[in-house]
Amino acid sequence: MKNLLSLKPYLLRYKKNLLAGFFYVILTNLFAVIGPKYIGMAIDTMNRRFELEHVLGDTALYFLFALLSGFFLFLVRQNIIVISREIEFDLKNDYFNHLQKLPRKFYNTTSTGELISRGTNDLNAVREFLGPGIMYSLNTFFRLFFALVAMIALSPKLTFFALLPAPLLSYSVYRIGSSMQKRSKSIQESYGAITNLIQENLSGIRVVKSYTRESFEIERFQKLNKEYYSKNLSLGKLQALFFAFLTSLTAFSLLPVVWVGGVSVIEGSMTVGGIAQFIVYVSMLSWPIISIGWVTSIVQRAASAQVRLDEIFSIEPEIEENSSDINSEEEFKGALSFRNVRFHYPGQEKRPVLKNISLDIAAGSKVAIVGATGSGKSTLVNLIPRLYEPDEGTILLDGRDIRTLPLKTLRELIGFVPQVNFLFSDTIENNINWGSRENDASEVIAASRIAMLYDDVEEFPDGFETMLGEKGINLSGGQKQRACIARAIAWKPQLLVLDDALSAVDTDTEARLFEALLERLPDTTILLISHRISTVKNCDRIIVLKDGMIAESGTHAELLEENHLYAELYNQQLLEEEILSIS
Ligand SMILES: Nc1ncnc2c1ncn2[C@@H]1O[C@H](COP(=O)(O)OP(=O)(O)OP(=O)(O)O)[C@@H](O)[C@H]1O
Repeated sequence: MKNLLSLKPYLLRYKKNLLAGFFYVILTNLFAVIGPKYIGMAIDTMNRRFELEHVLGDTALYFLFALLSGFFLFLVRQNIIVISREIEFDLKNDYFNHLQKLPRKFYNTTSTGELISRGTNDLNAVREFLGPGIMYSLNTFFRLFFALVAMIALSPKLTFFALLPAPLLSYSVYRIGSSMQKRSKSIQESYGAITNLIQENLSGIRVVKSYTRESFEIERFQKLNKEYYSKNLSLGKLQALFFAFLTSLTAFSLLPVVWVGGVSVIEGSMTVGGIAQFIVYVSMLSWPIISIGWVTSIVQRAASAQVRLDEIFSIEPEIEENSSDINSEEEFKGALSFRNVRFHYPGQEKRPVLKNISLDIAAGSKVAIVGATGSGKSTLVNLIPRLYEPDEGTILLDGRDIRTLPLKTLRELIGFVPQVNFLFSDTIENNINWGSRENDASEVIAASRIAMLYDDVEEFPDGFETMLGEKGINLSGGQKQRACIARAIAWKPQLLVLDDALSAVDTDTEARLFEALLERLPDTTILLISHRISTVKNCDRIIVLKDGMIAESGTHAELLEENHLYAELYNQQLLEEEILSIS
């Protein structure tokens, strides 16, 4: 229960509605309990002598109180259920905002499915507590209170007999409710597994088809679907039993009332109208008593869901937002320096990926980073927008330690095209314009021309309005890469980082595109990771990484003269080209 305390700030935000809801719960129950008094009075009047005006008067009063009770119940729902939706809205926003700020290393260890499940199922469990949970708790309390006062006033003895089955009723609902909860949870898990399978299959449909694994995948799906179906069936059976059981138990609780009450009427200690009024109270109590068990399971479920949500909320954004003395007019030119940078991935202290990296890149210069696979090239460029933090050393932008810059300012200066690119299910234009919506169509066209995407898009029937499928599935690999480069160019960065961003285009196009970048972005510092000498040879400087250290650095000509790693790579690619041209 104390886990739910973290919801206090949210509830306090809506304290006015909560107080109003509380007040209306009292009124709805008060009027609900006053009404049956007039049923008793009408029956007693009829029993004595039939006076139509009295009967009609009592019936009208009963109707009036029922109407008042219904009206305030409406107001209760208007306040409490609406608050639960408002808090759900706030929580969802906070959850998504928090996810956006979590460090990249967090996503290395947490699956997307897990985060989606917390943001949907768990959040829904919390909402059920905030709405129906709170509402039925208050309702149960006041309904019990007022009805019991009225029942004791009529007959304390009969009240005792009427309440005899109550603990059994509540406990049974709690037990069956918990069992239903377990089954529902298991259904949710199955549902998650099915969703995951569908999502993975559709994303990887090309691989499935090319390996002709359709039947294999259909079998896997059918197995999961069967499991889901059986679990649903078993829950359905339990539900059927549950409702039949409830109806019988509720009827059972009327037995002692009719028996003991009947005897009281015969003995003359109670009137027939009194018994009738009492029976109405007993039926009024059955739902609140049932709901004690139900509310308990809602609270339990919400408490464990809140723990799961708090686990995520308690993860601090790794990089503190820095609100330093940054001057909004300050101009950055894009000079970059690494000073003795060392880095290891979490949990791999003894295996640094970068060691003693010191490097100066002048503003506007074009620098290539080459090296064998796994030598640390991507890791090095990931440190620039602070996707990871170095263990030792400093990275400076225009002479300023990047840790002293607000993260937003730093990232706004960088156009980053990662190795694994990503496009949204939106138009090509919106994808290129994604971060900088104020760009007009002409700038999108200009960026796509530099990225050599323009001619391809012009051939599509809808041009830049072409809708992309999930992750840009309706584009070729090379088109996707060029669209991502166009997006980075449209961002108008001071520093453009291309991490093997052209691996899917042919050698000639890569070289031409890079030439276009050199020509059209003379003032932008460009950091280019590539395996192709034909592209990197035009850079102002080439850095060769080996086992996380800078092994060589210089121009194409200088490195060829050194006749070491770079020269080896060059000769190897030259040979490959010759073989290709002969064959
Ligand atoms: N998220 C990660 N967690 C742990 N280790 C990682 C992670 N990413 C990369 N590594 C490891 O860090 C080393 C350097 O990887 P990196 O991706 O920087 O190499 P790279 O030079 O860019 O390689 P490639 O040319 O294949 O892209 C590799 O040994 C890799 O296994």
